[in-house]
Amino acid sequence: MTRPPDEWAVVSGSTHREPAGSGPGEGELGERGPGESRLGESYLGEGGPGEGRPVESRDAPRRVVLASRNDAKLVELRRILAVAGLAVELVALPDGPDVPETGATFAENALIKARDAARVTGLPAVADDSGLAVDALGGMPGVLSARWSGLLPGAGRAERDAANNALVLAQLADVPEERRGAAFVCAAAVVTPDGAEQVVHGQMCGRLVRVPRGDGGFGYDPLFLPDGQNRTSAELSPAEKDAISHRGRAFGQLAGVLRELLAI
Ligand SMILES: O=P(O)(O)OP(=O)(O)OP(=O)(O)OC[C@H]1O[C@@H](n2cnc3c(O)ncnc32)[C@H](O)[C@@H]1O
Ligand SMILES: [Mg+2]
Repeated sequence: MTRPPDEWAVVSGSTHREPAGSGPGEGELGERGPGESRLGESYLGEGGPGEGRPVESRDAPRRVVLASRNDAKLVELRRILAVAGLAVELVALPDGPDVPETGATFAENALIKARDAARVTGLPAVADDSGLAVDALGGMPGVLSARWSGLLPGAGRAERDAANNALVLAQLADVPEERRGAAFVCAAAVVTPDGAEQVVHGQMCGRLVRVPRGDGGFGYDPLFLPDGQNRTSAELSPAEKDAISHRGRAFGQLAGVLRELLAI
């Protein structure tokens, strides 16, 4: 069974505050400055993004930005937060340069994405970094999951997914059933404009099939047979996947974190 990465013991569940923009990786976060905040304008009071004060009605849903370019994640998180009954309006990341995912761990990458989005928008931000850890590949592709085949982000998402899947299947061609274990892993971060940060984790264990099946989900879903299932995660309904998935579990915890950090 794939073990959770070492980072979990250190970061999971930690909450710490630090001045916005002072975190690791700040130098790599693109060219936008605090003055370019857009989405947060109705959220902010007199100060800049670092001094955000809600000016909306207490009853209006609080706006939270999802720091992701993956539309499937936006749909998933909206669904999960709705099930959790959280009164937030989840908005997409505005157009702009992609922040490089240079972290060594899922948690670092999630924080890099969420910090950048909070700084740019002046809104509380959530982000996740997730991937597939394959036992027979020593836990890889891991944080390199999105670009495992070497196709660059310029390539279409479907093209990259297909190339990644083909490469993993080829790498595991001679690996017998009992050593085809894998896990989807997710670190999800919330960062507020005043610098509060928290990271939570989720994982889904299973094994890899030899022939892709199903057209739901995205990424490696057609290859992944979750433990206790006879359908791949691409053959599960969205609600079925949410109930057991790495992101469903992490984002389910994030609902509680948002409630606490945003006092909603
Ligand atoms: O960074 P953002 O913009 O959020 O979107 P992304 O798709 O690049 O997302 P990640 O950086 O978290 O990379 C995750 C990769 O791991 C794989 N992956 C993660 N979660 C998955 C899931 O639920 N099902 C299938 N593959 C998944 C898939 O290949 C993703 O491209
Ligand atoms: Mg990414």
